[in-house]
Amino acid sequence: MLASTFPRRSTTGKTVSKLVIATRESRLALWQAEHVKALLEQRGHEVSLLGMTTKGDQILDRSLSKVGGKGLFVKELETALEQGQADLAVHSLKDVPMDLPEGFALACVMEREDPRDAFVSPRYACVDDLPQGAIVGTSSLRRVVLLQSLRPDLRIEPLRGNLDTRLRKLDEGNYDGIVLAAAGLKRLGLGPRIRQVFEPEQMLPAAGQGALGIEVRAGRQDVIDALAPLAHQTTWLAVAAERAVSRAMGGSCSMPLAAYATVAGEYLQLRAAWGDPDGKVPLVRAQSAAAIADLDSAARLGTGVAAQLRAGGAR
Ligand SMILES: NCc1[nH]cc(CCC(=O)O)c1CC(=O)O
Repeated sequence: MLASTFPRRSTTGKTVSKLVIATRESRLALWQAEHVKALLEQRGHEVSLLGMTTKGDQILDRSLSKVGGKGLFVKELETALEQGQADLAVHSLKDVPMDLPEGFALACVMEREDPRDAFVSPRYACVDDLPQGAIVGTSSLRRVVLLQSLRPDLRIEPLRGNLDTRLRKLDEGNYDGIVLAAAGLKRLGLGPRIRQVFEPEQMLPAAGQGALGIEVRAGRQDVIDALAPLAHQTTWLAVAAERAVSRAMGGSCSMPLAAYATVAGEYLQLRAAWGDPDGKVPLVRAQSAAAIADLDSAARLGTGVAAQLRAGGAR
């Protein structure tokens, strides 16, 4: 398939184009790609999807942190962009590495869904109701260390796979409860399965959680222009601060790191936490705020908070 974008003038005088979205084929990835497709179509673009399977989708038995991390979900999509089979790739921003490979750019960050984590259980209404030593499923090191600080008695067991797989493993009786991103559940209409959403004070979200990012080949100004109306500036500022914490900490998903920013009035407030997977160092927390200026100042806020985490003992 040849690349797709030959901008032309629509009757309204706006440039419209044919755009191909590269997407993973999990139900959540397809929902997200369809969501972007619908928004672009509303603006007069002609949009189709190119579904692909990534390495990350094929590895279900091991923790991702052990097999190579976030890049596993984006590499094949980037190859499609590089070879001109697709013009844009829609990602859960949480899964996008801090530094994109040479030649690629984050063209757009969209409005955030619920950024919080959610507790799902057939029997228990919340984590506090779990009996001593109950089994909770998650493979996220961040969720492991934050759960341990809430409830040191819990037995935390690995849980991998896409959302449907994880819920199935819960329903098969392997766990007393599991922790997932609220955003994914809500997008797939699975919100009713949520028993408890954790407030950020209890379980601080991961950098970028709940936000969608759109990746393009650097220099594809036509595509970047088409995506500009989909951007959400306050979300973009918040995730720039969060991702700067991860970057400064050398972040990958093998790091038990949380970073969450909110916009309050004219200020960007950023909180972060780092936990020791071996349980030897107590949880380290840091926070800071700055007047909202631009993406660079948001990133500086993140770098400062990362320095605080390290000063507090985070590695
Ligand atoms: N790491 C997998 C992943 N990537 C994005 C989401 C959920 C939605 C989001 O954060 O946008 C999930 C599932 C989860 O963490 O439970």
